[in-house]
Amino acid sequence: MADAAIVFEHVRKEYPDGTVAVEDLSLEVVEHEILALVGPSGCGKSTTLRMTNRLVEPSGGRILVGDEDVLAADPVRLRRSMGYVIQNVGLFPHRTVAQNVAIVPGLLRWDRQRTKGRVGELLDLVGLPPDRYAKRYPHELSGGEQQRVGVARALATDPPVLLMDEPFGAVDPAGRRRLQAEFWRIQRELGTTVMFVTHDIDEAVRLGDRVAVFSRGGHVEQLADPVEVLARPASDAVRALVGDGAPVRLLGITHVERGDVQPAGTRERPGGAVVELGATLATALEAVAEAPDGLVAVVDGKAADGAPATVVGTLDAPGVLAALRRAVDGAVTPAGAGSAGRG
Ligand SMILES: Nc1ncnc2c1ncn2[C@@H]1O[C@H](COP(=O)(O)OP(=O)(O)OP(=O)(O)O)[C@@H](O)[C@H]1O
Repeated sequence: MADAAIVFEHVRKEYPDGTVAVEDLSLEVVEHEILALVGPSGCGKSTTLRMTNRLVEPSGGRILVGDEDVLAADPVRLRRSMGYVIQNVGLFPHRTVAQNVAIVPGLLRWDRQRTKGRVGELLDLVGLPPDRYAKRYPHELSGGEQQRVGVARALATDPPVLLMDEPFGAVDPAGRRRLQAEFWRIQRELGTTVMFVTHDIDEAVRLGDRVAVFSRGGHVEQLADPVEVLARPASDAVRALVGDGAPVRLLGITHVERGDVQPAGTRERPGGAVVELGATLATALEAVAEAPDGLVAVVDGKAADGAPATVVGTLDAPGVLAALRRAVDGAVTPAGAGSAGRG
């Protein structure tokens, strides 16, 4: 297994009024993963996140980020060394998009040229072309665009660790799905280690390489990959959170693999229904449902400039269900292995 980027050892947080938000938390966040913390309101997710950069002071235990003991670090330097994104991003209203993204580089006294280059790169990365967006003010952006600026700002200095607290919570469902998919791609590109707090199980299983399900007091009910959490909830609390929609959610996070495809029907199907290897089973099932003969061709990657894509076989509805069973039975596609990515 890869190295731990963040380690919590018997961490406790008792607020001055006696509220024990986190009782005794031990948890490891693996380098380069997205760990989604999910659980009902008040279970200690935000407290856990905020102890990591010492916006909240732990009352006991130890937190290591890399090799550094967080409690021994200078809090200001610590905060600057990690990205942090919250729900209402808190952009400075009288500064432009570019100036907002440049805040931490400014604090770290980067020179103008380096900052300008980095800001341009980041705005491109989050889908806000600098020539159109750099000079705008926050009020000239949609909610989703503001969140993108928040993400760009948090990534400005390419921090190894990014803390995100309901970052897409205020965005409408369609925009949210788009942001999730784009953020997932960005994270894969940069390899940033991410702790992501959400109360939305759908978001947790779509984005998380692993999901930590919390219950009150910062207790970890289950820590596993998303398929495991959906298919085999470890406790009643997890079952309650997952609810009735587990099979449908599994379709959305499991990807078509070569082994799922029937090689028999490798005939070309010009104009027929096609899905790509790596597409989600939900996408495949939709295509199967719409195909007149209930059969879709599975292709390997996108066709380049009009050239026909390589057909690797066919898939029908029983094939999709078999693929779902394959995933649930444990031969889980490693996160990110699907060529089509998330979303
Ligand atoms: N500053 C504070 N003083 C006292 N109690 C607090 C403080 N901040 C949080 N709490 C309490 O600590 C517990 C955990 O809160 P926390 O915000 O970490 O939960 P959460 O899981 O992030 O909840 P939500 O999903 O609603 O944001 C709650 O009971 C909350 O009321």
